Amino acid sequence: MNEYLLAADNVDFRYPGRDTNTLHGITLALRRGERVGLVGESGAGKSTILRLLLGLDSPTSGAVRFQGEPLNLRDRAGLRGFRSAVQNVFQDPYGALDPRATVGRTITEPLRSLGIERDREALNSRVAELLAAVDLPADAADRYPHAFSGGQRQRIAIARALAPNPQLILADEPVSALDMSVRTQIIELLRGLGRSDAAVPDEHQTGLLLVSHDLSIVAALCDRVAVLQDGRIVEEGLTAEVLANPQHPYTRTLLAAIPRLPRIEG
Ligand SMILES: Nc1ncnc2c1ncn2[C@@H]1O[C@H](COP(=O)(O)OP(=O)(O)OP(=O)(O)O)[C@@H](O)[C@H]1O
Repeated sequence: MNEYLLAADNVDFRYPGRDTNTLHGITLALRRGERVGLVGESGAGKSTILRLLLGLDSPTSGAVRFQGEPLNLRDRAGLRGFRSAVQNVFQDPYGALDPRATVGRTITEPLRSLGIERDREALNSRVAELLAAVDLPADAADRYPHAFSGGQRQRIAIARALAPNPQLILADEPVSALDMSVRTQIIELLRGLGRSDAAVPDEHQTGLLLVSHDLSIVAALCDRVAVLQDGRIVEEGLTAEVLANPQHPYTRTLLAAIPRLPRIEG
């Protein structure tokens, strides 16, 4: 088994029509079950890295590897395996859900589109499990997204991401569109994901790549952090160590932007 589930290997990336690269020599590897934060200011290139890791764009040079093999978007069977192993949650819980689909249908979309499950009863029972996992009532299944608040919609998006039992969730600023009080609840939910059974070895837990401009959220959720400045990773390490002893001036600037350091729990 390969040690790394998903990795960017010396990736450069240039958007078509731009005369400079947006990403420079990005190397970022995620082990199974690991929780990694990617922090940096607006425009640093965080979302671009996520797009490459999701296979939505291809590196200009370097490679993105899934289970050690370069991600090949033309290999349909391989892509299906990738899509069920790596799911994503976006920033905007309003735009991310189809207003015409019930919550039940929304949550089961990955199972149906990936051909994992088609049986109606099995889908219904999976919906019930997933709603319970994200603390939503069972009767949410038959309602439509407009009936839910921003925080509840983000729970629905998380339930959908969890549906195929992914090994990794890529989350792009998953709480920044939410009210402060709701943010804490969603952070707690993300913190608990796949971590209910302490007897399970780490590598069987759901990993997380969390993109945020806010180091305090990364501190609350991630084992490791990579700091991105102008398309380059300038510092990387265990979150607790980076926070306690930042080496790069840019990391210190980001740290200074946090009014009060949150408590770091193991
Ligand atoms: N489709 C695109 N075409 C051209 N340039 C783009 C495109 N998308 C992003 N960029 C540019 O790439 C750079 C990095 O953008 P990116 O969205 O990855 O940053 P980010 O760190 O995620 O920022 P934010 O926190 O604001 O989302 C920016 O200069 C941006 O203008």
